Amino acid sequence: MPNHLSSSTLRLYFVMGSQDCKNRDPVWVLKEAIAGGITMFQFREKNSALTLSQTVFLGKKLRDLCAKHHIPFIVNDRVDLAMVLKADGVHVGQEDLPAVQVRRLLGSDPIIGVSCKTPEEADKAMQAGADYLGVGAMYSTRSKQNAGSPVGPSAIQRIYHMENKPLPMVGIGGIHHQNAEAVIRAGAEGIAVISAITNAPSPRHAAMRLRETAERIHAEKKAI
Ligand SMILES: Cc1ncc(COP(=O)(O)OP(=O)(O)O)c(N)n1
Ligand SMILES: Cc1ncsc1CCOP(=O)(O)O
Ligand SMILES: [Mg+2]
Repeated sequence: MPNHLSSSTLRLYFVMGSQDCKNRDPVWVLKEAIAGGITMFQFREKNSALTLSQTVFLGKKLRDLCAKHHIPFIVNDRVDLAMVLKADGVHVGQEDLPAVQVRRLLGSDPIIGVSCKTPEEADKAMQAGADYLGVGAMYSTRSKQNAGSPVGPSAIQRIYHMENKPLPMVGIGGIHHQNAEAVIRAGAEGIAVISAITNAPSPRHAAMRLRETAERIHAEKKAI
């Protein structure tokens, strides 16, 4: 599980589980999203109808697809599942296994992402050995139960301007191609999305448009 997380790998982070795909095949959805240009993937099987063995079966297919296209494959919440699936990393939130324990369990190579809302949480994640931060919910979302009130791009700005240089960030929650600009301008390396891709008539075109938007804003920021 090599840890070569460059900032551009965070540009378009697709988060998905079978519960997000309605009547479409998650393997097809991921294939289309990859064709559209996602740069990272998180397997987030949450409140789904799958048994654990079905989760492992699906996870292996999604992992192989990511490996074929050199897309980092991250598992949400579960270190055991990440180990079984030989994932490239794990994403944990403030109510999950603490990042410091995850780092101890996995060793130095795997990618560890931590959800944060404040500079204090961001600082703790950095001390714990995290590699990137997921900040949100940026906007209101239907994809996560109890996501809390949206914190908006200003939460990214606050972390971006903290005293110690922060870890690279993605914004998450209610992001689509029209509000992604504010998230990246606030200091995020990229955007993480579920429904903007899974609910789109064409996940491929949705991913393409999100990627183009993220790259364009970064190019404009660099040119200033
Ligand atoms: C990239 C990214 N950022 C934030 C989250 C949210 O994690 P968490 O707060 O633990 O909530 P769940 O996703 O576990 O419901 C994330 N998954 N990914
Ligand atoms: C997992 C997660 N964490 C904070 S908001 C969220 C859900 C993001 O889904 P969507 O992009 O559909 O709003
Ligand atoms: Mg979690």
